[in-house]
Amino acid sequence: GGGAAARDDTDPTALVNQLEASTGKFAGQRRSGAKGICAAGEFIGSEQARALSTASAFSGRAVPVLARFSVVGANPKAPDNTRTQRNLALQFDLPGGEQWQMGNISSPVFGAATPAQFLGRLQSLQPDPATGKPDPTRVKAFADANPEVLLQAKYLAAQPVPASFAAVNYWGVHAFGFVDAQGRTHWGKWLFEPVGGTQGLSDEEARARGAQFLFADLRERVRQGRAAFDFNLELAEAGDRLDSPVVPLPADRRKVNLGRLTITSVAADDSGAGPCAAPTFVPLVLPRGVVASADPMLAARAAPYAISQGRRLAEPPAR
Ligand code: HEM
Repeated sequence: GGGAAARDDTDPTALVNQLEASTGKFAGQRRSGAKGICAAGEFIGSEQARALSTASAFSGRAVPVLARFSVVGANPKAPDNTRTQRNLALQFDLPGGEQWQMGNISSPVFGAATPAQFLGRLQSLQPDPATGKPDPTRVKAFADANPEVLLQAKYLAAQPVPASFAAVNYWGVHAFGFVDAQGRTHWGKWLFEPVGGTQGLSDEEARARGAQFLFADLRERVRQGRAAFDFNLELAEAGDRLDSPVVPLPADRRKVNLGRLTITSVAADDSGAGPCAAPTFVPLVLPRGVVASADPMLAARAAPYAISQGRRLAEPPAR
């Protein structure tokens, strides 16, 4: 079941230090998801959502949403044409100043089951100073002892390169509880599915598109009114795991549409400047009517994000 978010004693500063050591450090940039573009949109909640949760996001009236689309990693110039993770971070600005933040990824599972395992995985991936590359023996030894860390990489390797930020599924990965007007909690895992369907590139197309096409593509799709997502919830059943970011719900669970997110504008410049630059999107900023599960990975996200935010805001901007 759910309950208060679980604790894990992995030091959040050690996690951020290790992200820097293993994936790179770029002044003024997020320590993960550095290459991003800010967008805005609106969300309209569904009647089914109102039956599951009292959250005002589901009132049926349009709610303004801040959206940040990004490519995994610390490098603000990460290539768009490889089979890596894309991200969709959202902030719903609800009546009365309430906010709902989340950071969704283009994979149903994360790359580690617990913060301690994530730290170990990152350590195993730290480049060897002699070669500038991770030591394959060390990488293999950790993965052999912790096979969960390969699940996400296996998923992504089996998918095509996404043709667009607006043509790939984004999963919340953690379970959340939806609390209805009678006080009952309905547990599930959510995903955002593009209204026009997913679209991938062949290897040849990916080469031809080059390393920097996602920002321009998003602007074009928004101009054409083709950037919208259905916010869907897969409902858990008794006995389903609700505390793991590497165990999706069984494939046959009932899926409920919670509403539709439409992206209506995109930042005009590629620098990452704008309303998404300063904030960090923490999936524990929840509205009344939605509660966190006991997934230890969920609780562990808040502190490292704040540390990353503090470091990047204090650094001189890259010129
Ligand atoms: C303990 C585990 C984790 C650590 C240490 C970690 C670390 C970070 C850091 C440092 C950032 C940049 C924050 C900022 O500067 O604003 C970030 C961003 C992000 N992370 Fe994680 N993360 C963890 C787990 C996860 C998981 C499980 C997911 C999967 C849903 C995830 C998805 C994202 C997304 C989508 C962003 C981009 C947010 C944005 O656009 O601002 N992270 N992460």
